[in-house]
Order: sequence, then C-alpha cells, then structure tokens
Amino acid sequence: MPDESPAVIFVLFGATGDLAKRMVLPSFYELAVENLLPRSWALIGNGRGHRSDDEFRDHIKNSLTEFAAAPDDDQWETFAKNVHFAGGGFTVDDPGDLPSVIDDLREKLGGSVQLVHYIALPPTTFIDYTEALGAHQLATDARVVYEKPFGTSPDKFRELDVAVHKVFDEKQVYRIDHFLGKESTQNLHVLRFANGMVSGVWNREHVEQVQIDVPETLDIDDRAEFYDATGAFLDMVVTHLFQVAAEVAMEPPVSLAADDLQEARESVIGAFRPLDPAEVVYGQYEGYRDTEGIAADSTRETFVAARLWVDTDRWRDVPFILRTGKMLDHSAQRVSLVFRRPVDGPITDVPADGTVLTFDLKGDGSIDMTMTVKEPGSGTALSTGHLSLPLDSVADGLSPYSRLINDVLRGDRSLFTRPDGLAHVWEVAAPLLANPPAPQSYAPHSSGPAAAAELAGSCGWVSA
Ligand SMILES: NC(=O)C1=CN([C@@H]2O[C@H](COP(=O)(O)OP(=O)(O)OC[C@H]3O[C@@H](n4cnc5c(N)ncnc54)[C@H](OP(=O)(O)O)[C@@H]3O)[C@@H](O)[C@H]2O)C=CC1
Ligand SMILES: O=C1O[C@H](COP(=O)(O)O)[C@@H](O)[C@H](O)[C@H]1O
Repeated sequence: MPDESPAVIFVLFGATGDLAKRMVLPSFYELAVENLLPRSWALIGNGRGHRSDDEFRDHIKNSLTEFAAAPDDDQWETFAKNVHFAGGGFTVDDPGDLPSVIDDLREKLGGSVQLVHYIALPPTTFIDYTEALGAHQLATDARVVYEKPFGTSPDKFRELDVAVHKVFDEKQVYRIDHFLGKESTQNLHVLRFANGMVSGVWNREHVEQVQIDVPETLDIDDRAEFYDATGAFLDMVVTHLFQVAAEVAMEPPVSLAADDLQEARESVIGAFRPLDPAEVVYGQYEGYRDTEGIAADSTRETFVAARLWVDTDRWRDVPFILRTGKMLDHSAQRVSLVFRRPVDGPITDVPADGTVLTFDLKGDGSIDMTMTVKEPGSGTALSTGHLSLPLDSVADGLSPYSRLINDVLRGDRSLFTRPDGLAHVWEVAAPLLANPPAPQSYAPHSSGPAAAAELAGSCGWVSA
C-alpha cells in the first residue's frame, strides 16, 4: 500500500472468541507480515472483560502459534507495538473503554484515520453493537464487517438489515462470506470469462448438472451450543453454498469492477427457485445427541443435500445439487460442472460423469478436468483421465480471510454479499425453514443418508 494511504484503526469486536483466534487474528498478522497494511495502523481488541494490552498481545501470539505458525521475533515485536485492548464491553448505555482508546490512537496516528469495525460476535448481538456504534459516533465514515450468518431467519434478516441501514450507508458495509475469498471460487468467474473455450459451454446446452459438494469429517464437539441452534442448513447452505452457486450461475458482469461483479452475483440469486422440501434430505449422525451440550431429543440436521433450480435462460432445468455435512467419510470442497454426453456421433457409451470440470476450493485450490479417453492398448474400450492445475503453482495466494480483510482495507466490496441478494436467499430458504424434513440417521464416517445419493441421479456424487 502506498505511504499516503490513511492510517487504519481496526477494531475487533469478539476479540477473545473462537473465530478471532482461528481466523481473524492470524489473517491480520499475515497482512502485516506481507506488508499489506498501511504504514500506520492499530488493532484494538474489544470484549466484555478487562485485559491489559500485554495480555491481549499474549493471546494473539498463542493464537498464531496454535492456528498459523509461531511468529518470527522481530516481526512480532513490530506488530505487537500496534496492538491494544479496550475492555468493559460496548453498549448504547455504556461504551466501556473503547472510545477513549480510539481517541488516544487517533491523536497518536495523526492525519486522516480510517476506522474499520469487525463484528466477530454471536449473530444475536449484531443489532445491539450496530446501535452502539451509532450512539457513540463511531459509525461516521467507518467501514463495518459483519460475520455470517447475517440474520438467522427471514424476519431476523429484515430486522438486522433495517437496524444496519439506520446507522450505516450500504457502501460502508461488508458482509463476509469466506467462501467468496477462496482462490478457486474467484476462478469460477476468471476461468470462465478469460477462456472462450470455457465460456462457450457454461450453459444448459452443455451442462447436465452442477454439484456443490462440501462434506466434512469434522464433528461439532467444540461448537455444540452454536451448532445445535444453527444446523447445517443455516451454517453452510444459505451462506456459503448459495453464494458459490451464485458465482456459477451469474450472467457475465459488465466488467470485473467491484460493483459489477457484486451486481452479477447477487442479482442471479433472485432467480433461485424457493426450495421444495421434497427435494431436500436432512441427516443427523448417530451419536450427535450424546454430545455434551446437545439436547437428548435434538432434531437438528448435521447433513443437508438439496436440489436447487436456477430459473434463468442459461440454467433452466439444470439441477444444482448441494451437499454438506459433518462427520462424513471424507472432507472436500468441490464445485463440479458435469457435462452432457454426446448425443450423436460414433461414441455413445460415455459414462454419465465422463466429462467434468471441477473447482477444488480447499486449501490453495485447484482446477481439475475429468475426460473420457481411450483405454491404452488394443481395442476401443473407454477410460477416464484427469488433469489438474494446482493454483499454488500459478501464484502464492492469501488465505480467504486475509484476502477479504485486505479487500475491506482497500475498500473493495466485490466479494461481499448484498442485502438484495440476501433477501432472496431467505425467500429461497423459507419453504424449508417452515417445513423441514425429519433428519435421517447416518453412521459417523459414512457418506450420509442413502436418500441423498438419489438426488444426484445417474451421475452420482462426482467427488465421492
Ligand atoms: N467459530 C467459527 O468457526 C466461525 C464463526 N463464524 C461467525 O463468527 C462470529 C463469532 O463466532 P465465534 O467466535 O465462534 O463466537 P464466540 O461464541 O466465540 O463469541 C465471540 C466473542 O463474543 C463475545 N460474546 C459472546 N457472547 C456474547 C454476548 N451475548 N454479548 C456480547 N458479547 C458476547 C465473547 O467475548 P467476551 O466474553 O470477551 O466479551 C466471545 O469471546 C459468529 O457470527 C459466527 O457465526 C463464522 C465462520 C466460522
Ligand atoms: O463457516 C464455516 O465454514 C467451515 C468450513 O470452511 P473452511 O473453509 O474453514 O474449511 C465449517 O466447518 C463451519 O461449520 C462453518 O461455520
């Protein structure tokens, strides 16, 4: 960043929490080490309790050691000098220590200062903290980042949206969905629009179905209370999987400028058909109810598979099959376009999953192609072959959270969600929330309920 960029004061609400230690703090440190922060900056952690600056610095150092890598001594010294803690909570009636810590830092940093508020708090508190930011004049010209989920039901979404816009202008708001920050997710539009060979086949004429498949081997033991109140559908589908589906389904944006890209992605969500509960399978892994903190009669889903339809000329009648769940037999984050088999010509016995373009979103990401080829040797038997382009072979990328926080600092909103898109998300979700199917039990470390396999039809789940 050039030297003339304004100083940044980054206020992390929920600084003592799980997300902060696993993602936000290590990412902020990564930006510092990569020289992607402005020349002058300060990080303020906020919480209800009191901690000294040094205690908070130790907390960050431990988080880095546990979730990233132990910091280099010199780099850590430079970083730690800019870190502060403002305790005592933050409410409309009592702002605690935060305003005075910000005032001191404004004076110390001098010149123009960009305030960035990162709300890494339980979603039930988003409205209170938003109102407090307004009440204590900390919203003017600031940027604010909301963690997901932005709302927990159609009504709660609307309430939150109104509360946020009473305090902030839409241009100040960054609703984060870290799946949009993944390298491979961004290649869904770059590969498509930069390669005529790909853009020409990105439609219903050539694509039989789209699969967005995010199985996880993880359990929920560390987050039992959050998970039992949330479930797989809200935790993963209305958030990450819908945004990724929109990345696949969008029409070409006017340009890749932030507003155009965001407009293309968010507006196609308006064409998602409300989910039909008959096309959704819920599952719960055996043993879930024995977890500490989970009610013995919980019907919370730990697995979802759903068929989504996108009613545009490009995608009409092409199923988008979404799947995610905990305690499954493998972990993956794959978006696959399964291509139609040739309808005429000399080769008719091509397997249903014989031509598949896959974007692997996990880690550094890769783009993979499965193609039907001739089995080596005599005869004309068919086989399938795979090509893989690991994205770390192209360039070193930032982790998704670092990438998105960097975008906030640069004022680029292209990879953040918009309220019109989210309003549609909740309309799509509403029939299922009103009438959820009973979860079917599945064995831990299996592929989930058998009924989910049927949703994928003759192709099967291509990442299985
Ligand atoms: N954890 C994860 O893996 C992910 C989390 N998220 C989202 O990030 C946000 C934060 O999640 P996470 O860090 O897990 O949450 P935590 O439950 O760890 O809460 C974060 C912090 O918020 C403060 N807090 C807790 N309850 C309240 C309350 N009722 N009022 C005010 N402050 C409170 C606590 O800090 P103190 O006691 O110091 O005040 C706590 O350390 C959520 O919106 C979540 O959905 C998104 C993706 C992944
Ligand atoms: O937001 C969430 O995402 C993670 C999976 O994403 P990853 O990229 O961090 O692996 C998921 O495990 C978690 O339940 C969910 O809250």
